[in-house]
Amino acid sequence: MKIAYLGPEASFTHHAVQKAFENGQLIPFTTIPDCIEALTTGEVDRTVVPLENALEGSVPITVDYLFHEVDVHITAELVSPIEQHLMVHPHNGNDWENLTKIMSHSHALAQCHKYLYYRFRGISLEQSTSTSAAARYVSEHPEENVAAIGNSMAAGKYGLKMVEENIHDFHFNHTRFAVLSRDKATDILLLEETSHKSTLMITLPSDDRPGALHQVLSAFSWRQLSLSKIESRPLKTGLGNYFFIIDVEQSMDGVLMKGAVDELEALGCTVKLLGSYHKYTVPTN
Ligand SMILES: O=C(O)C(=O)C[C@]1(C(=O)O)C=C[C@@H](O)C=C1
Repeated sequence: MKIAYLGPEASFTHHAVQKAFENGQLIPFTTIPDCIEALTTGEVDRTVVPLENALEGSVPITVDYLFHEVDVHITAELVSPIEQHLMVHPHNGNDWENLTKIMSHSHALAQCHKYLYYRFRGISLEQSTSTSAAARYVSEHPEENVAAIGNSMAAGKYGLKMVEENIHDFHFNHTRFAVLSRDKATDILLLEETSHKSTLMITLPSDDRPGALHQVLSAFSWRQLSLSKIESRPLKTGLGNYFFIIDVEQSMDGVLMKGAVDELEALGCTVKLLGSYHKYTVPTN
């Protein structure tokens, strides 16, 4: 099976995908849209992209692509612990604190915001397409006194020296990754499974009546269907227009879930089922 992931090698996504698909042919792509497009064109069978981080929230480009741009399905969720480290070229190892810039993925920079603010205030921060892309850049530019933020796998892969470890601002740092497929499917993986979930993307009726969101939530609550997430994202049709992403701790097989979706549609909502899938824990090493 060919599996696209946000590369280059040694990104957090690479770590998760390696653990989940030991025998897959793993193919790195530069950006999240590139990964998703490789799936829709048939170049790969699965794509693994970051969906949400415990400190920074959703990865907007992933969520928006799934709603606005493509018709693909989540087949599994991978939850991985995230440890961010500051790394430099070994060439600059003794003089590393005179940094000119620090590079990383926007989500990684945000996860270390307080650290960067208090430790390196005024130093330029530069976004890269992934944490491993930042590490690779540092390895290719020994003449620049620049640091990357990323994982220990990237430090090993690109021969960098980790100078400060665990620099993320809050201890409980995890990221959810979505495994995507063109077809509706549920992937069974050789990892610890923690629960079954279904993700729905819901648009409210166009008449914008008061209490519409309350009615949506009621369809789940009186059936005692437990929600693990609700988030609004712009519909991109005007200020104040949103769609809602709702995660339910249930598979779609049950009669209650089918009843809830039927009720939402009867209320005039548009419901897109993004997937009904298992949630797996990715080990650190
Ligand atoms: O840059 C990486 O290494 C990624 O896999 C992307 C990503 C993200 O988009 O959230 C994944 C996990 C971490 O939260 C930081 C960055």
